[in-house]
Parts: sequence; C-alpha cells; structure tokens
Amino acid sequence: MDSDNADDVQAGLDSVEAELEVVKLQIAELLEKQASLTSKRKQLLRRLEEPCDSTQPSGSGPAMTKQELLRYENDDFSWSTELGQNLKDVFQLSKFRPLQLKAINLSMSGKDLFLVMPTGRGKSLCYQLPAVCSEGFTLVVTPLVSLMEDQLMYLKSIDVEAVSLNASSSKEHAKTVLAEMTDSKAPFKLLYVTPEKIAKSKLLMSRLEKAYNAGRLSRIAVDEVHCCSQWGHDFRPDYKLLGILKRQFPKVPLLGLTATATGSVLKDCQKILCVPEPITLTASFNRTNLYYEVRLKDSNSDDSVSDISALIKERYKDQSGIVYVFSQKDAETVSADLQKKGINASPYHANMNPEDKSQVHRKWATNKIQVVVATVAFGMGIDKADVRFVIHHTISKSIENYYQESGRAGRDDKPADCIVYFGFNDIFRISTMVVMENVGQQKLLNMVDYCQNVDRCRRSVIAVHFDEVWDDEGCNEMCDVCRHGNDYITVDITQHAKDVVQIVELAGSLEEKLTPLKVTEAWMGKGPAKRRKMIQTTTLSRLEVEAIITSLLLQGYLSEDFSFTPYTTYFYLKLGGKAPLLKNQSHSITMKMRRTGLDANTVKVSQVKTKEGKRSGDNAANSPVTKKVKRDL
Ligand SMILES: Nc1ncnc2c1ncn2[C@@H]1O[C@H](COP(=O)(O)OP(=O)(O)OP(=O)(O)O)[C@@H](O)[C@H]1O
Ligand SMILES: [Mg+2]
Ligand SMILES: [Zn+2]
Repeated sequence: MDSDNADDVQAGLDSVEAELEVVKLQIAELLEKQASLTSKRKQLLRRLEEPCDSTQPSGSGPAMTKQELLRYENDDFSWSTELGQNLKDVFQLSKFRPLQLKAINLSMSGKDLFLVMPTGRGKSLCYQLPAVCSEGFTLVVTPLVSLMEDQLMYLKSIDVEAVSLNASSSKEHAKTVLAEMTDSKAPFKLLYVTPEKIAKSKLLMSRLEKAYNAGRLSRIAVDEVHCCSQWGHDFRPDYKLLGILKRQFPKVPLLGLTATATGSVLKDCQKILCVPEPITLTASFNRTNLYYEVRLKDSNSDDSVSDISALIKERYKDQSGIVYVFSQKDAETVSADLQKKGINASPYHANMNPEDKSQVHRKWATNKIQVVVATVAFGMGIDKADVRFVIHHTISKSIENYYQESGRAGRDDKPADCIVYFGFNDIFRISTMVVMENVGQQKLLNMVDYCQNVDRCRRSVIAVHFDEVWDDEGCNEMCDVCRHGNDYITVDITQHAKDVVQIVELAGSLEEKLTPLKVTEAWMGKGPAKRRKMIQTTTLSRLEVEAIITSLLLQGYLSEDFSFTPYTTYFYLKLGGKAPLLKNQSHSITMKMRRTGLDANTVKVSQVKTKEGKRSGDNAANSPVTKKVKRDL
C-alpha cells in the first residue's frame, strides 16, 4: 500500500472510531434513560398494586388493606374521647396533624409501627399522648441527652410527669426511678433512656422485666430509629442491641420514629429491633402551606439584597423570618445592609459568642428582632411557629439542607414563603467548599438542578429526591414553576452548546484551564483577541449565557475540574462525558428557560416550543419571545 493510500485508510479508521465513540455515548445515554424509566415504571406499578395505604411502602408490615388502615383515622375507638380531651387540655393543641391520629390509634391498638415524618412535624406527640392515655409508663429510647432534656423540660411545662436515666443521673435519682417503675402509684408516664443504658444496665433490664410482668410497661418508643441501621446516616452501635426489648417484652407495642429513612434502612431497623411485622407510615415531605420560589441573581449587578429588603418591607411587613447566607462575613454584611434600609435584622453565625447567639435567638423568638440573617449554624432547636418567610441569599449545598432550612417556615401550618436566590457564581463558591465531601458535588448539583430546571414542579423535585412518588395534584400552584408555567419556553441550545464546547476544547488544546467566569467571558467575546478569532462568540445576555452553561454542566456536556493550592481550591470547567455527542449532526439539546431571563433581540432560538399550558386559554403561552420582559421581582 502506498503512503497516500495508507493515510486515507488511517483517516477512514479515525473517523469510524470517532463515530463509534459517539454511538457508545448514545447507547450509554439511552441505557441511562431506560434505567430511569424502568425505575419510574416500577414505582408506579407498586403504587397501583399496593394493597395498603399509599403511606405504606410495599413489603413492610402485615398486609393491611387500604380500607383497614383507613379505620385508624377514625375517632370512635374506646380511647378516642380521652385522646381528644388530653390533646386539648394537656398538650394545648387544637387538632392533629396529618398521620398523627392514625399513628396514635395504631399504637393504642397494640400494633408495632415505624413512623417516618419530616422534622418538626410532631412525631413526639405520637408517643407522648398515648403515654398520657395509658396505664403504666412508656419507655422512650433517645440518642442524645440534650434531646431528652428538651423533652423533659417541655413535658414539665405542661405538667406531664416524665423522668430520665442516663450517664449523668445521680445514684439517688436512679434508685428512686428504678423503684417507681414497678410501683402502681408511681406518677411518671414517660421514662427516657439512652440506648447505652439499655445495653449496659442489667439492673434497668431486670426492673423493666418486673414492670412488664406487672403490666406497667405500656409502650416502647425508639426515637431516631434510623440510628439502628448501618445504612442510616447516624449509626450508633448501641442501638444494635435494642432487639432485646422486643425479645423480652413481645407484647408491648413498639413505635420507631425517624425523619429520614429509606425503605432499606427501615428493613434493617426492623431486623435489628426484632419487630416481626411493623406497619410503616410515611408522611409526605410535601409541606402544602409553603410556597417555593427561585429568583435569579444577576452576576453583573447583584441586587439581591435590595430585592430582599423590598420584600421584607412590603410583603413581609412586621412578619418574622430568616435570611440564610453562605458565610459568616455575608451574615454580617447582609444584616448591616438590611439594617441600613431600616429593617430590624441581626446576624447569627458560629463565630459569635454563645451569649450573643442566644440573645439573638431569644429576641427573634419573642419578635423583638424581625429577621435573623444566619449561616447554617442557625439550625438545631429552631422551632418558631410563625416564621412567614425563609429567604436564601445563596443556594444551600444540598436539597436535604434546603428542605431543612426552608422547612423552618410555616410550622403553624399557615402560608409561608421559601425563596432562594440562585446565582451562577455561587455554584462555584459552594463547589470549592463541598469538593472534599463524599458525594458533596453531586448533592450540590442536585440543588442547582432544583433551581435551574423550570420544566418540573419544584415540589416534585423535592419529593422525588426523598424517594416519594409524586402526584402532580400535590402542588396546587404553590411553586413558581406551576404558578407561572407560561413564563417558560423550551429552546434548542444545540448550537450554543457546540460553541461553548469549542471554547473549552480550544483551551484544552492550548493546555489552558478556564474558570466558569472565563468561559462566560470568552463566549461573550471578552477574552483575548487571539481567542476571539478562533471561536464563535455570542450576543446572548449574561443571564442567558450563565443559564446555558449551567444546563450544560447539569446535563454532562461540561464537567468540573478542581485544582488545589495550599490556600485555596480553584474550579474549572472541562469537557463532560457527553460532549462528543455534539459531533453527531442529529443530536439536539433543549432546555426550558424563563421567558423573563431571555432577551429576544439576542437569543437565537432555532426552535421554540411552548409548555402545553395547564391553564388553556392563556395566550401568552403560545406567543414566541417577542419582547424583553423585566425580571419578576
Ligand atoms: N397537632 C399539632 N398541632 C400543632 N403543633 C403541633 C402538633 N403536633 C406537634 N406540634 C408541634 O410541632 C413541633 C415539633 O414537634 P416534634 O418535636 O415532635 O417534631 P419531630 O417530628 O419530633 O421533629 P424532629 O425530627 O426534628 O425531632 C413542636 O413544637 C410541637 O409542639
Ligand atoms: Mg423528634
Ligand atoms: Zn409546583
């Protein structure tokens, strides 16, 4: 073969190999899609076939029909009157929250039960109220002495007798409690212990046995039950030994409570606790009274603080709220900025001294401060009922964090708003912080996806994240995507993607690394003249450019690259696994964008589709982008 011929063959071979590479990626993409659809189908089928209430994951607990479970929502049990009376008189609550009555009735009927309910929804009542309405006492296993003390303080304030045994109990106190356990005249209704006490104190076990034989051990509650499981996130070895309780006291109903446990964690707990057939009730993560909204933060002129202050002064006048910020410095500056605008705000972060922190907390709790501008340090133990808004000045580092933080709003079940300001640069600020954490990066991208994606209801993103099957009726236009569905359009960004990928590719070939900011600027024609000649620049607005680059990152056409120095971590963009797909002529990428974030004079949409609007008749949905719409503030 002559050399020309050999060159041709080599070129042909290269081209076939490149094509094969693309096909491989397409197959991978299709397989990914297949896996996701299969899992979705499985979930839906499970829902269809489930004999039990939808609150019960399949395979957990005795087969109880939906009808049978429904019965436990009634108030015609022999204990119902007493229950209702104590709810009002002792606990001073006017009504049950979803699932509380069902859980309590099941437990009062002697059933073993796992209750999965988001934080702050009132799991404690599900054993405290039955304890008050039953003979004898309830044994409560709690992982932390501080949680125990909180509960004892609360119960004392409502005149419910409760005692505890833990490592710091005095001998005297322990002696009295142990003696009273079998005393039919003993006043206490709840006995709090740590798992270590059960595992280590033979004396306690023998007293429990006596109490059991005397019919005085009415119920066992295991709080934070996910701690039993190796797969749960706060595994505690002593929880593993709690199986002894059900083995020794098989007739006593057990109630396991947790805010976060997947099916497999619960299965593990069931085995460890030796509960043969628990019923599992899972409360929805859907907080129907919360309105979820994402607002864009403009990197050119970040006016988020002005926005926030306008909101607080107008929409939330005289209402209590929290503004979450990224850093201690931000807490100080944002708080000072709000103060300058005449808002009664105070910062809160881990670096403040304990007295100052508790003073801010106290003043806010008693409405002497309207807004706390806080880092995530403002978390544990924050339980104010009338928080009307939680605004995130910067996105959270994960959906779990966002759910927890925003979930401090509206605990009184009245309407409240959860607004997050989403800025392109913040993604990378947080990214460099979470890069060392296991799956930290993925969790952050999930949060970014929550903010960026406007083709799904915000609630559905949260629900799916927590393994919940989502029903589209569950939002009721209580998120910006559902409420303003007509403000979004689907645009084809294939050519844009090619342009961006070319920029990153070119940098790679020149052994240059580009930060997200550099990529943005290069594409907008702000880079060095030499590069400008070699690439396709754009006239899209900054917000559009950022939205497209973020979308390419989320979809895997770009990916992150880090470099570490002793002082800081740098974040760069490199080609993602899907970038070669763009070489395929028929490959196209679309994304849904806010109409409000688009500048019609510049955006080149080769294809514009509109959302098949839920609200038919609204013509705005069908008109192409014709004018620049100001950002909705
Ligand atoms: N039916 C109800 N109506 C109004 N408020 C309630 C009701 N039940 C409980 N609460 C209140 O909800 C708050 C949180 O309750 P609780 O501490 O039991 O939450 P939890 O589900 O155990 O959360 P965590 O997972 O954080 O421990 C408490 O202030 C409690 O008084
Ligand atoms: Mg609790
Ligand atoms: Zn929605």
